[in-house]
Amino acid sequence: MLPILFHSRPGREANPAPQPLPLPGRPPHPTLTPCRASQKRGAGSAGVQEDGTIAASDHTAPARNHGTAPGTLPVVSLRGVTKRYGNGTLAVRGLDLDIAAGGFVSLLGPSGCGKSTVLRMVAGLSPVTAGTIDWPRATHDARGTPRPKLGFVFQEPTLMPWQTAIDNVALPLRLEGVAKAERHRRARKMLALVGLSDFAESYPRELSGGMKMRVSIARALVTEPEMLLLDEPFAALDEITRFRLNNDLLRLWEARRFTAVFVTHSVFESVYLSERVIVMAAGPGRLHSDLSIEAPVQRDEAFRTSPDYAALCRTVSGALERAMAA
Ligand SMILES: Nc1ncnc2c1ncn2[C@@H]1O[C@H](COP(=O)(O)OP(=O)(O)OP(=O)(O)O)[C@@H](O)[C@H]1O
Repeated sequence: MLPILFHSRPGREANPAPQPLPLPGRPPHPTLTPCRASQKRGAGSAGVQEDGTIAASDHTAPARNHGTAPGTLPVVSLRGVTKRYGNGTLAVRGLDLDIAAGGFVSLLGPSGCGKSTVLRMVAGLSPVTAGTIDWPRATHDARGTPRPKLGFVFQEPTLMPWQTAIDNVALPLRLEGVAKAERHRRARKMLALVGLSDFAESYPRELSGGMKMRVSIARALVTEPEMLLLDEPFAALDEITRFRLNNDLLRLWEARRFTAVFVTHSVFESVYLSERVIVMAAGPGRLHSDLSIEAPVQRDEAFRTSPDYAALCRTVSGALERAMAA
């Protein structure tokens, strides 16, 4: 799938905001602090501890799920978003969510809770049944319609088998009418960023699963989108490749500072990657809890094996368990 330019699709009515369940008790570690998704990793960032470690924030209190610092506009704002499919399935009900610019947010939840549906609605690939999705910071076209620039990465790499890696990456630029020399220059740069400089002329059949996913990510980023939406992109990969790609994705995010919205089933992956984890409950899909993951700047193998990481995973896992019982 290609990076996409689209219009948000306002729905017809607004639903009341969900009331996330309070989490009982306070885990011994990490500490709980108010969540702001706009908090950035790094020394001196709001909410990050002086020692550079964690302060996991569980803001399950009503109306704390907007995730933006006061006075700053979210990149996207969902209000009362509801989705009922044509067959009658109520996939998502009354979702209120703000996502801050430049953040890394994961949507976590049990199978069928509507994670992909939310992502597809945000991408404009699936219309909302009710509620609104607004883009307060987006540039507008001549008709006044917001035109956020998005990239979408699916679980499957969906590459054109008859095209080389560089041509696959350059395809969105071709569709935008960018001249060949320029699109190849930009595609080559993206391939270098995902570590595939030596495979520019390879065909998808000549690449491993992880390499194909790298090409897919490079293709989604080649138009320099403001937001990258990723729907379980690493689910089909082995653990070692998945860990590598987690790191690659983080390095790309740090370098380019797009807003990342990442759908996953994995508590471990969500904690490793994110600044904020949105836990959804099913039947119908709704926001259950909204957790801030504050951790050191460097998410690496040392972090992955640290007690802080384990503590954060326990906190998020507890929230997920409660969401599944809700
Ligand atoms: N095109 C569709 N038509 C009808 N129902 C659908 C469609 N797509 C999804 N659903 C239903 O909507 C609900 C949410 O599905 P969705 O794929 O968004 O969940 P999910 O949390 O992403 O699941 P998973 O983690 O298993 O991918 C499910 O009950 C699913 O069966």
